[in-house]
Amino acid sequence: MELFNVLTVQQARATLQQHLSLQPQTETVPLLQGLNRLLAQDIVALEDVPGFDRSTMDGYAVRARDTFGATEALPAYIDVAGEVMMGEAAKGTLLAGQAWAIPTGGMLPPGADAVVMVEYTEELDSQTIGVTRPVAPGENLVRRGEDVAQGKVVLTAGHRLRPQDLGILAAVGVTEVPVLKPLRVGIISTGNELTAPDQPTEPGKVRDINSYTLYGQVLEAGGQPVLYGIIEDQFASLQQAVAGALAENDMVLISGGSSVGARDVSAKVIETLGNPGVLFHGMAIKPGKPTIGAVVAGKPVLGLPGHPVSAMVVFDLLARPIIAAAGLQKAETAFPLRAALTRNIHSATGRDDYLRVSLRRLTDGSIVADPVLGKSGLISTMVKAAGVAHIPLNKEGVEAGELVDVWLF
Ligand SMILES: Nc1nc2c(c(=O)[nH]1)N[C@H]1C(S)=C(S)[C@@H](COP(=O)(O)OP(=O)(O)OC[C@H]3O[C@@H](n4cnc5c(N)ncnc54)[C@H](O)[C@@H]3O)O[C@H]1N2
Ligand code: MOO
Repeated sequence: MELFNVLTVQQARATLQQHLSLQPQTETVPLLQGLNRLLAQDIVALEDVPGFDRSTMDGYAVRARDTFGATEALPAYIDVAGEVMMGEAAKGTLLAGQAWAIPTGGMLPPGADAVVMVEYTEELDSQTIGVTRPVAPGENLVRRGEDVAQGKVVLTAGHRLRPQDLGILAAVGVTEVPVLKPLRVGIISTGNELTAPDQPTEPGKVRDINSYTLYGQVLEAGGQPVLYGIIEDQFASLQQAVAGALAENDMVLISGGSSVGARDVSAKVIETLGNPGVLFHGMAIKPGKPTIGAVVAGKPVLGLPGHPVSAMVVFDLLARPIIAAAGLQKAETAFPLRAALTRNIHSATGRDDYLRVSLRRLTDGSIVADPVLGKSGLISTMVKAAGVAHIPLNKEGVEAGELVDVWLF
């Protein structure tokens, strides 16, 4: 039996997107819990950072013009009239012909416009230094607002918070951040042959792998995984499980039961749950061909192939972008690595291939990708691999030495 309605990855994504209506929910979390979360709104700086002109060197705050023409042979002699204490405002104004001792990070006294590094000064007596090299106005200091100017948008809605982003928010005094709630993703494994990892196996039975790989992938993508365990390959029990998961989550992943065998009930079950239902059954990819793409009441329901490698690959292609965007339609920000494939690989045209590869760096510094060969039922191949190389739709294969895009795990 032929699978119907086989789509390319681009078509599959677009088809799902057309019918999705995920409503992003927001919540406010303490800054330290904001890492890797998506900002729900723009953050505007309410103050300048730094809030004052600030020295970047240990030395003396001066007026630059008082140092013009200074040389080692003919230093500029300047009166030491004060000292800036770290973390305190300067107690006074720097006048022409004066220098104030200042530490790195100290606040410039009003009147100063540059800092001379201590290395370019000589102490003549406790009151006077000789400056042996001129400084230009603005040298060795950070201007008020140079890092962040008051009123500027420091981070935009949809941005994923990285450690440096927590830093800039701390700098502007933001201690709570509005973020998108992670999509809740229900995960169901189906198959009469499946047994839980803490159970002994019997002939004919295998332990459930996909619940674990998908749980990890959902978390990594920024979603909140919810496991529903192993459900037998039987219409009524699967229907009940999927309906329950759909009611409690924003997305449902069902692995197994997606191909066209007599027991493969996923598509039939999804069709009973609401509109528009199954949008495609089959993708022009390898592995992952027998994938079901469905939307029920605005929520994606994906029937992933049971083979563990295929389920992971399809998750990355279809589910990850939806979870990562969390409804915000964010552009793809990750870039693949380019590496030379080390052997000839055949691929049928009209199909995107995702080839498991491990990576090596050669002595000349270039990176090569070694295919990790093996059937898509073998989880060990994913463990050996560092990522998947993409062989695009229109290519008949790749020759040894050709560069390919590698998406790292
Ligand atoms: N006659 C055909 N047979 C198959 C075709 C085909 O085109 N014609 N496609 C093959 C491909 S490709 C794949 S992929 C699988 C997809 O099968 P299903 O999605 O229907 O999944 P199952 O039949 O339930 O399982 C396939 C395989 O994966 C194992 N499995 C399932 N779930 C888990 C799990 N949670 N943890 C570990 N392993 C799991 C299952 O035991 C089977 O071995 O169909 C091919 N057949
Ligand atoms: O697509 Mo199957 O997913 O090739 O193993």
